[in-house]
Amino acid sequence: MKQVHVAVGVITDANGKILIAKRPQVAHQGGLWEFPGGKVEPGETVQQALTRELFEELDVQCSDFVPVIQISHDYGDKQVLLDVYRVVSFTGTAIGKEGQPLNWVSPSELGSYPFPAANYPIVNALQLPDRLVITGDFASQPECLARVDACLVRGAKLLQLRAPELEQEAFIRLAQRVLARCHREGAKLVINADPSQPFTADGVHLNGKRLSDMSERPPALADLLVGASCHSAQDIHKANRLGLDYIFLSPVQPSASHPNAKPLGWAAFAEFTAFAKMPVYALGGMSDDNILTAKEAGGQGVAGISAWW
Ligand SMILES: Nc1nc2c([nH]c(=O)n2[C@H]2C[C@H](O)[C@@H](COP(=O)(O)OP(=O)(O)OP(=O)(O)O)O2)c(=O)[nH]1
Ligand SMILES: [Mg+2]
Repeated sequence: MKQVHVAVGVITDANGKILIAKRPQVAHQGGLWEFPGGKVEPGETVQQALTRELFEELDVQCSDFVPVIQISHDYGDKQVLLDVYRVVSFTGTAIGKEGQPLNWVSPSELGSYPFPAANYPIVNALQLPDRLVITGDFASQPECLARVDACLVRGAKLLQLRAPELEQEAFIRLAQRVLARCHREGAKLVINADPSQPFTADGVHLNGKRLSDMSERPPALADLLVGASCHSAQDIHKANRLGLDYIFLSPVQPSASHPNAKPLGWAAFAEFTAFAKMPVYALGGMSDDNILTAKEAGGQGVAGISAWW
């Protein structure tokens, strides 16, 4: 079956609310909400198609785009490649030119709207930040908490608590305190821990071993964020099968914490993100300076320790 290439636009207003539209009842995936857009016509670039579709459907003129995510999905009756871009600037007032209902919703409200199945990774990508901070070394619990506070003050919105040297009980106690601080600042916490043990956090991060040991996503983790560390195509296929919410792909560049690992480079990173069905963070030698490069290579953004801890 031929894949239909679809240009999809994420339009945000001054308050950070995102424009969604209801698909006509009779259309493919009809009656569900969507991000506006449509098929790329022969000879068009994705940006040209998006500019045309957003004018046809909404009466707005869009000029500047940043990639969000690419999702290929097989509906059985149709295969689509959704090429999703954030609209950086537009002029005009959005109206439903084809009679379609429109709604402006905050990223956290997106989960309560029924979207086509292919859209769930898009919703994840819109809810996740473009920087994920992993905790590094600390000599004591107070030092760890002080470093977490500093990361939060500098704007971290998603942290991963990683402390393999701590015993399970001490780790869980520390995680509770870090979680309280994150929530106070409107940030989320995932913990790098055994997902079969009880824990309180917004989600769990699987290291390579735990990713390979997991045969299906445990029902207890259905509503939590579940991510994993990937280093190969095989790992990404496994993460796709498990339906994970995000992955790390590493090492993209030489990194201080893993000096002997061979870096992938951005070209290989882009090839890998093309078949990942979830947001992908570039890890290994990353800093804020690499966020745009990571997005242009199909990633969600960057993750790391050294630049922020
Ligand atoms: N625009 C859009 N399409 C989506 C989303 N999610 C999703 O699975 N799709 C699918 C549904 C359709 O099979 C295809 C897009 O088709 P479309 O109906 O928007 O195409 P179009 O605007 O060119 O419309 P038409 O000329 O065919 O009427 O992609 C989404 O968020 N936005
Ligand atoms: Mg359309």
